[in-house]
Amino acid sequence: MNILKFGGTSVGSAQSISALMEILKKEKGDENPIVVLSAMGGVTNTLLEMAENARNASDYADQLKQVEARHFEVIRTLLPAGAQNPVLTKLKIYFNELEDILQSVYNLRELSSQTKDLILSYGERCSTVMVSHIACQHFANALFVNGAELIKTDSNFGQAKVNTQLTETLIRDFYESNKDKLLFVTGFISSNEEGRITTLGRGGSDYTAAIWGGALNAQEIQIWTDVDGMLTADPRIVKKAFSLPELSYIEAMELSYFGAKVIYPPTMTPAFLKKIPIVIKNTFNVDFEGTYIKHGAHASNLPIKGISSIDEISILNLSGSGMVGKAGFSGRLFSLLSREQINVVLITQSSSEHSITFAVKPSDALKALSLINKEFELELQARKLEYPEVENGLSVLAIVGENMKRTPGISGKLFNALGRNGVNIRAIAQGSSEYNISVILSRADLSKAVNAVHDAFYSDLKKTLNVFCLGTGNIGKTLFQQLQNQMPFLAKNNDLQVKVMGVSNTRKMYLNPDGLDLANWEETLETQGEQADLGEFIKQMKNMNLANCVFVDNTASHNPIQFYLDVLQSSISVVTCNKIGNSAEYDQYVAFKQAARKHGVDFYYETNVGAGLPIIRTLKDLMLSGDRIGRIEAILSGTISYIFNNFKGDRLFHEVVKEAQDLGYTEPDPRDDLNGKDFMRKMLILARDAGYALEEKDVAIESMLPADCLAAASVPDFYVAMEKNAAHFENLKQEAAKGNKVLRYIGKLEDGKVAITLQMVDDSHPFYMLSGSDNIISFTTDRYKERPLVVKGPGAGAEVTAAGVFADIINVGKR
Ligand SMILES: NC(=O)C1=CN([C@@H]2O[C@H](COP(=O)(O)OP(=O)(O)OC[C@H]3O[C@@H](n4cnc5c(N)ncnc54)[C@H](O)[C@@H]3O)[C@@H](O)[C@H]2O)C=CC1
Ligand SMILES: N[C@@H](CC=O)C(=O)O
Ligand code: NA
Repeated sequence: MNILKFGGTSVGSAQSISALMEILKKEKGDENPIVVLSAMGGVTNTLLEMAENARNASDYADQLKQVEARHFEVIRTLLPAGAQNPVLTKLKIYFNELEDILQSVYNLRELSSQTKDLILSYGERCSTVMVSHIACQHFANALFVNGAELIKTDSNFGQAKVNTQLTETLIRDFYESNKDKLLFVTGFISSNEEGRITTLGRGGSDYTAAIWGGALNAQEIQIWTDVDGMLTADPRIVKKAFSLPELSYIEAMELSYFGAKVIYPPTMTPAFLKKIPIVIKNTFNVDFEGTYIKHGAHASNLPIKGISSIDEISILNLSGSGMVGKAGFSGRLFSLLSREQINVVLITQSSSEHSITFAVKPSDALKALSLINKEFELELQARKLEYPEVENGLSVLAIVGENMKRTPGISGKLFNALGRNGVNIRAIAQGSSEYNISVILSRADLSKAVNAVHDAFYSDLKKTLNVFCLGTGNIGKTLFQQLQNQMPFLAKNNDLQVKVMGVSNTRKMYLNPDGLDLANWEETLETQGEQADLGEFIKQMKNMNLANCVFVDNTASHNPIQFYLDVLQSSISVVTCNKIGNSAEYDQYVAFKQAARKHGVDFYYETNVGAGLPIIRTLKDLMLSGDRIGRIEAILSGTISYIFNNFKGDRLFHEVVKEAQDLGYTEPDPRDDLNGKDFMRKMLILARDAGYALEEKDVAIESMLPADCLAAASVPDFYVAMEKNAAHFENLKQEAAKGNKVLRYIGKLEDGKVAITLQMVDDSHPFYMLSGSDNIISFTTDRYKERPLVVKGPGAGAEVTAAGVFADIINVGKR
């Protein structure tokens, strides 16, 4: 025989009660199950509020009317008119009684815990009477049972202690004579020796189910709720949290202790003692198999079973020389707190015995403080102890699992995930059971921390990269297209989910904690975006406080650069195709790298040189492996390469420049390409990566433009100037052709000196054979001395550049 307990949401509406009836039809085998019910969702809280309102001489009548109306509405919806009267009458009697009790509380301005229990009992009594009557439409043998009469307790109202022996006898006797009935039992309520109503405390209906299960040696106890069982983490915090198929009792205890509100641990004791499995099921998703909590639960290969948290706690720290070697000191402290009913959530003690840190609910913190000040007055005055202080605004995160004991490296993984995401750990406690490691951290970091830890431990599951993008131009747009196309592949083959959480251009910005749908990002940005404000964008990005964040700069602007340091220091990786940052002052370039290293995040800029070609990466690998760069020779302007490769026949120079611009090879301002500035930036970045502390002034640039082109005040003027100087460019071309040569704009780094020169090269030169927007770079190093290491290929264009940015983003995800 099974016990089926339905929680508040499962009896909360006509719809859910209909679902409940269907579940009963399915679950009802040869033996009748026993059905335990909670009050309709929210009713217990309302009853409590009404009771307190009555005591405070405030109005409660409206609330009472609402509670009554909710019950009546369900009855009118689910019962045919002819069957409504008997149950409406019964409920009306309950509500009249309740009104009388509330009126007395109101008159006396007094609310004892005994009266409070009596008031609360109407929640379960009303719901159970209601549901059992509705059940009569489906089952001939439905019977209402006032569970209070069978569960006998002491008189500790609000949290009564069960007299197990007596209770079990009463339940068994009752069941013996009612086996043939489908019993609907009120959860949560019980009664003392005098027959006065008591309640079983938090999670009381689950407890009722476990008591009945224990008394009758049930096969299993099913807890029907509104979620898919126990999850690996709170799904409101971790979108990817998933249901656990099995847990041991201890794991369930540990998980519920910190947060997971699905069941309340003490309720399980009767089931635990008799080895009765508990199954958590979902009334609203009957296909969900359930989470099984049982003895000998499959260890499974999950290193941890879940992550739980307490949103808000306070800590107190007691330290001082007076504690060293003083046996019984912590005993004195904790028996004091327990005597005063202050629940200590967790404790950490330093190995030197010099200090004890413990966590309590914020509402208990000041009381704990004053108790300590009183108890240890002498020690405090003698400065043998430091005066303790309360620290607020903290949370607890705990990882839980029996496998932890056997698996090395669990805590390393935990701390690494937190550290990498810039989460500062205030204190650490490992349960003596080794089933749980808890850390205390700032409340502001909790959500990020839980996500980071979830990603770290379930990395064979999907990892999410949260991406924030600046720039929706040539490169930005193409990147979004590529991301959208590739997402299914990444999810399937790399278990990686890339989510764009924010986007901005110069006009508009849009951030969304649920991510942006890339299928219509343009429309969303246009219609839902707010006015762009870079500082605000960064602020909102930081405030989202997400794990695994990447900030992507796809602009050609100076403005984002000033935020890089702040972003890196906030433990957010930076990916940029914008060369301005790395080619400004050397000190800034160094600062970016140092900040990334210090905060355990990445700073990637592969597309700063040669677009998607693996140039930065190659140079980095050479340097890391101890090679020394002797010389770099390179063609690094895709635009100029394209121009020289297509400036043929009777074509005019400025027309070819326009073509390069239309093909997306040039900088937003093509003057930056033609005047050598873009090339200079690339050479400077390469030189720096090769270990030279150079500045812009150290790069010698031979211009290929006549003076009035260089002086053009705008892009249109620039085109006019190039057209005017057509002869100049034609001459260059002719002269090269005369010697069977081609024009090449070549950069060279040698002995720490950088120069960019316009050259005419013949077919003996390795850079002779280039086409399209090709870049070529040759590294002559200690190891590549006879023949250099060469990278060659298209070095400009939206597709190849966006692909390079994409690869950098994915590389952040790989770490
Ligand atoms: N075209 C190419 O082949 C390559 C380009 N790059 C780099 O890619 C970057 C982007 O180039 P394009 O997409 O062609 O430029 P673009 O002019 O088409 O787009 C730039 C985008 O940045 C936005 N933007 C500018 N300032 C901003 C700010 N302060 N906040 C937010 N958004 C801002 C603009 O609104 C625009 O959406 C440049 O830095 C360029 O050097 C790098 C390698 C190759
Ligand atoms: N405008 C640049 C694009 C790549 O950085 C170029 O032409 O090389
Ligand atoms: Na590159």
